[in-house]
Amino acid sequence: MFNRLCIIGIGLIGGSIARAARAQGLCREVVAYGREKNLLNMQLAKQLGVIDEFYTDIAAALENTDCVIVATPVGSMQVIFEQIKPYWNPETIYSDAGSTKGSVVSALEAVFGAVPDNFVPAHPIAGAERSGVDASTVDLFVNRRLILTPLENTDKQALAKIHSFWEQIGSSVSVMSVEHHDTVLAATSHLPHILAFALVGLLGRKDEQREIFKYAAGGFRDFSRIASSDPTMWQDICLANKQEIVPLIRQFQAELSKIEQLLVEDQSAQLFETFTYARNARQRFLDQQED
Ligand SMILES: NC(=O)c1ccc[n+]([C@@H]2O[C@H](COP(=O)([O-])OP(=O)(O)OC[C@H]3O[C@@H](n4cnc5c(N)ncnc54)[C@H](O)[C@@H]3O)[C@@H](O)[C@H]2O)c1
Ligand SMILES: O=C(O)C(=O)C[C@]1(C(=O)O)C=C[C@@H](O)C=C1
Repeated sequence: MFNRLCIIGIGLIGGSIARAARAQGLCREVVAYGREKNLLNMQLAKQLGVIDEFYTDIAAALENTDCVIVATPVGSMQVIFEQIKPYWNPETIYSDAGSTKGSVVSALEAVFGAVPDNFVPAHPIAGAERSGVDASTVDLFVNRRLILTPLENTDKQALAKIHSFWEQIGSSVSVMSVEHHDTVLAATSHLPHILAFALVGLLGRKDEQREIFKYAAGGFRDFSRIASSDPTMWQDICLANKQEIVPLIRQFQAELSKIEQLLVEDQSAQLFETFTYARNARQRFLDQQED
């Protein structure tokens, strides 16, 4: 499909894309671009056979590439687009893996004036709380969703090629607007991460005084897993999508206040109803996962 694929940011997601593209024979060569301070991670990527070569010079990395995928934290993308701009090739297909799409579109507009038609915004809805190329796997995206958010001017051939690339990797591809993507992901990904960080932060401070983690088990482990996620990545996501996240935090605060009131008033029937509704809603989610 591609001759030379360049991944900018060869971490968990970039590394998993590289591994999957190689395994499926979707490119002849995979190269990575990164900064000097990420040299060890890129050396490891080469040692592990995830990439053929890496560069700290953007011009060398982009030479002869027919596909470039940016897989760095969303807050770094504007700087990266600035770096790519002098070497922008109308024949090359560009895409990304960022968790927010409005911010990626705004970064492109800031650098290019308008989103170039050979850029296809993408987001794999699969990941982990771990970072770096050593956490990458060949099957991270298999049977997982991948969202494309093309714009009106997005080149149809570029879109079809990225669509097919992800399908061949094993993802189930959906297409939606940038706005819809950011609204939905704020609720199902961004808010849950904030809640996990907030709860673990609160309990961490208690633990320092009273060793409560010693007695925590499955429930806490399940709820808190995502609080192990990379703080830079999540700082960037939360700031990039705050207009969607802040109203949800307010709704969540109201939900907690309702439960607080039910407890204060010993409203056992309503408490049961509240928990039952949530339990059924989660079952709906699990059933959809199986479809
Ligand atoms: N982790 C997940 O669960 C997940 C899932 C879907 C999408 N994403 C998105 O994918 C992207 C990458 O996330 P990840 O989990 O692979 O992170 P990661 O930390 O594992 O990898 C990011 C890589 O980008 C490099 N990088 C950072 N800033 C850079 C810069 N200015 N120039 C060049 N390289 C730079 C880092 O050195 C690192 O190698 C993010 O945009 C994230 O929002 C993450
Ligand atoms: O499984 C995890 O650890 C994840 O956080 C993955 C997850 C998510 O929230 O579901 C995180 C960020 C992404 O942009 C997509 C997927």
